[in-house]
Amino acid sequence: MARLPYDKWQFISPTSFFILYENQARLIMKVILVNIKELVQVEEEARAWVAGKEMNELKVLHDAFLVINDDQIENFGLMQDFDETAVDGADMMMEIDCTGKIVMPGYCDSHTHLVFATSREQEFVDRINGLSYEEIARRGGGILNSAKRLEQASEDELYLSAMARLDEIKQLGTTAVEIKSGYGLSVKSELKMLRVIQRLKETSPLTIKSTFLGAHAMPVEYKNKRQKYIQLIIQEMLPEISQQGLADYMDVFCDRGFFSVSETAQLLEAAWKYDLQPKIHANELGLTGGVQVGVQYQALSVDHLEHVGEAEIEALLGSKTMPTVLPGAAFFLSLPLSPVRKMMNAGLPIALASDFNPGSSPSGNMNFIQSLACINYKMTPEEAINACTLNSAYAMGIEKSCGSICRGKLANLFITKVLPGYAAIPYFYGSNPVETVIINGEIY
Ligand SMILES: N=CN[C@@H](CCC(=O)O)C(=O)O
Ligand SMILES: [Zn+2]
Repeated sequence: MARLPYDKWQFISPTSFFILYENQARLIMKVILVNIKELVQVEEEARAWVAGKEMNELKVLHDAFLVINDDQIENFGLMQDFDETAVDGADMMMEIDCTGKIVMPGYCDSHTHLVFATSREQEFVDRINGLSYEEIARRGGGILNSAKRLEQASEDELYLSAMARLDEIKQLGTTAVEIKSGYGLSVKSELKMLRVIQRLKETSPLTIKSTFLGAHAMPVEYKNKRQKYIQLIIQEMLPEISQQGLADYMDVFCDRGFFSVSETAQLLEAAWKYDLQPKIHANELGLTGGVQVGVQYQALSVDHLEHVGEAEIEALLGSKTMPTVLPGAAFFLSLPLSPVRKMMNAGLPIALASDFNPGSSPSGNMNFIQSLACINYKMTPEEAINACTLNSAYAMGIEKSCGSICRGKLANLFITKVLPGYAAIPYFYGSNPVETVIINGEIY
């Protein structure tokens, strides 16, 4: 980290620092990134999302600078226009030379289940030996297996293992993440999971949103009394969660073998009474009506979408619901690929997320998600980046503060290693292009 060539440092004595501190004045510290090879996903005006053909457009500045003031992006531009006015008003500053490197907004991973007790590699082996994901679930494995293990884990254990996962995804460029409950499936364990997410929110630098997913699977003891479990969610879980302010959103796994459309409608109706907007799992296993019920209940996003036909596209057009595709789950479970090109050609936006969870996508690596998007779904790097930044920020309700390089947004971004260009991020699949991560203006 070199100092700028001109001297703007202001040295103050401990006494004056104390007086400043007493007067609640704050020293202004600016971080300046210079000689950026490509500054990617630049916006002059913040947009909510990009859709259709616009998904293939990405604003990139070549040979650029970026100024961070406290926790926000204050300014950016071309190096040829960089002068002392860029750091006006700074008491202290730090310069980072980004020669040959790319700067991107941090990934917003809008769909994860990253609080879990243990991995499930035995099911991975079972699938290699011929069992399907649905068959494993019917035999009491899958989500119910995770629920059994989570019940036995302490809150501290869950917190520490989830924090380690957050650290891992931070190093891979993710600066915002949505985390779901749903491995509790009882009042006690769902609350335990949500408290863990709350603690992660309070202690992790990442921007975190929390989603209540009590309707993730039907617990065995309710198999023949489904309404009893649904009423447990509506009458006991939701009021408690709302009273303790433990969730931002409500999710339901609306799919074949899990929750029906009418059960989903019943649950989403109840969620809105507590001001919890839906973000739901839909159409992973079939054309089940999940997309339509999600749109009907103004879901912020409908996620998975391996099965999408004309009726689903029609329902999404004109809605404010973000279609979110989870390439990691389709890869790991060998599911049909979501028809993303068809959806974009129809004018829809697409968001991408990792679905980090122990059963269907045991990775939170958004760089790899970009590779899968490009290789399997034939998305261009521009489309994949829009889907993992701006559109996924919308899918977790943080598009006003995250998801792009825009003045006034949070300084949540990453600097890559030396790379030929941003298309090299999905190209070098499996490797980590990230060198430095900046979250809320703090350098990691
Ligand atoms: N599909 C539903 N839920 C998760 C899987 C959870 C699990 O298998 O543990 C998903 O999004 O893929
Ligand atoms: Zn999921």
